Amino acid sequence: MVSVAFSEKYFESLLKLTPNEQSQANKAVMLFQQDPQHGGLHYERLTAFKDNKLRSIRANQDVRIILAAAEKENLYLMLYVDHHEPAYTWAAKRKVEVNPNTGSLQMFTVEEGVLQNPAHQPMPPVQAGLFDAIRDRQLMQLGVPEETIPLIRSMKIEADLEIARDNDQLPPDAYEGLFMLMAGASFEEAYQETVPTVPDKVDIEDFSTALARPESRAHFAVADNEQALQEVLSQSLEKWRVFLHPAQRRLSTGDKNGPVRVLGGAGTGKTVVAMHRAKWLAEQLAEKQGSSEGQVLFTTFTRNLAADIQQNLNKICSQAVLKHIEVVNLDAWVVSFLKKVGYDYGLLMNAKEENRLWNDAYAEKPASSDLTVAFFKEEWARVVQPQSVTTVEVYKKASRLGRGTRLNRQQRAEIWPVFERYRHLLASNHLKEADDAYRDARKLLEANPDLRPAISSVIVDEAQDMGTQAFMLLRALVPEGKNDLFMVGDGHQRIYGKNKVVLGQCGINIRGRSARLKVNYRTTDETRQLAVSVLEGVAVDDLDGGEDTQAFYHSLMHGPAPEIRCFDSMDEQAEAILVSIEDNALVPEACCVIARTRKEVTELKHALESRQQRCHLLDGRSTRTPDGALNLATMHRVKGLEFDAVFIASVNRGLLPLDFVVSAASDAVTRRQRENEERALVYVSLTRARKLAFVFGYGHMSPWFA
Ligand SMILES: Nc1ncnc2c1ncn2[C@@H]1O[C@H](COP(=O)(O)OP(=O)(O)OP(=O)(O)O)[C@@H](O)[C@H]1O
Repeated sequence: MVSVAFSEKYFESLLKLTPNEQSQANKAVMLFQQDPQHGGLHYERLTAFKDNKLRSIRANQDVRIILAAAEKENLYLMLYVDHHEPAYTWAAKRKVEVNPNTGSLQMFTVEEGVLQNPAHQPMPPVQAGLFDAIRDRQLMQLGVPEETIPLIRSMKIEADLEIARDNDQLPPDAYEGLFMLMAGASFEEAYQETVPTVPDKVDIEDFSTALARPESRAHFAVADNEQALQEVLSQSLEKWRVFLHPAQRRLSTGDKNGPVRVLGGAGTGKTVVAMHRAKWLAEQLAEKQGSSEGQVLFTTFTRNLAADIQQNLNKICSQAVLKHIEVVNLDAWVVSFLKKVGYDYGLLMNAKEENRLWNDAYAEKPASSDLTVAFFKEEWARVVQPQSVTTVEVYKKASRLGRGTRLNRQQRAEIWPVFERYRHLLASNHLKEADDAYRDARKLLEANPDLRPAISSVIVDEAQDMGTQAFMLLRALVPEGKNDLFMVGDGHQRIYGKNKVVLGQCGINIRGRSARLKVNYRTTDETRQLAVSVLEGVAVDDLDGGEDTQAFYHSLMHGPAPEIRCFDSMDEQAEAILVSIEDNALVPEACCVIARTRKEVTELKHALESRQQRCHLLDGRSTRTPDGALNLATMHRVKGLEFDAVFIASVNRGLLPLDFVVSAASDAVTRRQRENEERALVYVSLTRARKLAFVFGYGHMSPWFA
């Protein structure tokens, strides 16, 4: 019996084989683990190749598995599988080594000479090298293998670095440091970010130790016993389940000494980290069978997302571990908690009902004031609710920082009855705003510690859309200390601006425990760049009163630039959507047509259905899209989702930004915030695309895409 690990490449190559060949390869690996010397496997040393550790075994007459042997350790790394010829061609120039500087396990190709790179052929010979300012020793500290230094020195333009990565001429962990340098980071920044922990002494013969490092685990999966092997081979090989980025792995495992905040642009795997964190925490609880330490509460913003997360957790956790995780959207949790303790009211979720109550309360406004209903709604959401203001005396002293209209104490006293009336109307209708419900629940918990549910850790996804009261409740739910709170979010995706939060003001201290993910695993770099450009110049917060940045945020995949087109009519737009689906051989159920308003979505649906295209409206009830149906949704609905292709449709002047929302703002500051939210909606929508994005409008295009 030997230990076996798999490279990410192995799975990629396995998936290219026929199902029958895949099953033969799996059988060969299982047999190999039991008995490497089994005659049927033809275990063979590959001589005259770059790496003398390489071996091959047979999956069938023609299919060969290439592996690297660390025989002293009884450890074998499955690297690649293919038909005989291509398998050996692949293996000829590969090396698998423990990097002497970083201690990580690296696989790369060694080419004679420098880049075979067409990208910089036309460049003048005198052009400076991309990394001239960095010494060889520093390059090696970043994990660049010594043999690849000449290649690095031959790089002149950005594309050279990407080509080297795509040709496997650079190990991925070394690429990351080089990418940061190229994008303007200092050596120290790149080093700290990509090589955060270096072992004191690296033993380049010790593959097992190297394999345990997070950098190695990003590209190698270990299966050191038969059960683990069966699990790895039986999985449907979704990479996020196994190959975590080193930053993702560091965040998701190990004890944390207090609240952790993880930021990251769209698609950087924040939800994946949150799920793996939940799994790790629940595993610790499962190990302490019978302990009364409680559950992991995984909260997110909407019911749909909670359902998605539950499904994905089912894929990575055993039943015993799942028992320790409760996934729920916070609104549902709070309503059920309050019901249990005898409170009986619903949450105010309906915008029409909300407007009706506000119009009624507005009658209390003094005749002398010309403040609009919109002003009162904003004041309520940004001042009254976040600061839990319930009396006129407190309101007179409340901080109104960031509000565009000045109000002295007397004016505040004069308008206070509007808020009082609104609160009264809520109560007499047996309704609460979510913030009120969160506050009630928190106060109950603070006054009656016995009511505290047995929760040992809280995980928060989409944290940017949770407000102050939500975080204060979460703080009250779980005792301060080890592994208490783990929050992932992205201020760039805040589409409910009233919920902006400063964690420190909610009693959540994240100092020294925050991280930022930078690799977008979902979207092509072309789509990502367009999405980011829509937010250019918009200051984005880091959920704790500071500013966030998208520096070094990048995608590893490339594709065509998003197609931006303006049509004469809605009909032409609908036709173009269907033509694009056909021309790009897209599957309708893996695509989504996204528009700013429900009205536009409805019209698009009619236009598409009148062309015999079946449609599926994403409306918050989590149902599977029927085969052949095309998804349709508003921009707010697609948060957290992803599709092969997205059609951002009806990107018309007046609809983006949505005129009536922006112009209803009562002052310039609010107007700017609203416009930023409109931009965030476009950012969210574009970054749902895995492969292709289309930006379509009709009549006059939005000024952002004109
Ligand atoms: N380590 C990984 N390896 C491969 N794929 C990954 C990895 N991490 C995440 N992904 C994939 O990237 C995509 C985005 O991941 P995820 O939804 O967790 O990102 P996110 O940061 O929460 O996104 P958003 O904020 O845009 O909703 C998913 O398809 C996920 O499976």
